[in-house]
Amino acid sequence: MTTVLVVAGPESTRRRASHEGAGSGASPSSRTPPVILVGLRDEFKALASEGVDVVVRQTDDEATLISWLHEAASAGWGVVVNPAAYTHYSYALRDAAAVVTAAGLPLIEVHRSNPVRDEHRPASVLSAAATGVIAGLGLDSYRFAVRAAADRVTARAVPATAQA
Ligand SMILES: O=C1C[C@@](O)(C(=O)O)C[C@@H](O)[C@@H]1O
Repeated sequence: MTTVLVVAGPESTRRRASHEGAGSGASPSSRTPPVILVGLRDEFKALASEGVDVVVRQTDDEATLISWLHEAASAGWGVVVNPAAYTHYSYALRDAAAVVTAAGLPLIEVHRSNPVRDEHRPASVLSAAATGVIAGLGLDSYRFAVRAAADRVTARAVPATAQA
């Protein structure tokens, strides 16, 4: 089974604190599911039928985000990360992203909006450590990123001889 971990950083609402839910259809473990999980539930179910497990997590806590990226690197999971406001200043998160890509795993940075449009949030300190960046497409940013990460982890799992 290929696993893609979708992690989202601080949300601009006070709707929930730390949360984890399984994207492939399992019941969320607590309270309100992340918006990503609700909006892409059918998509994640389709991926599950292809052997791709999508795990969705959200937290406001930087240290937790870092530990999840380290977990993904150890477990061999692809990562889709929306670092939210941490995008613009967390070198700690950037270093954790680099741990994932240095392990040969895809890490796709996503944003629902296009942050470069905001003069107060001009740059991402994570992008250089990411495999790719998708921004400005709303929920589609996640949709395309999960597919890209899944394809890359799956390709990585297939031995070179089988691909020839
Ligand atoms: O918190 C956020 C949300 C965001 O990551 C997005 O998904 O559009 C874009 C960031 O610039 C901003 O700080």
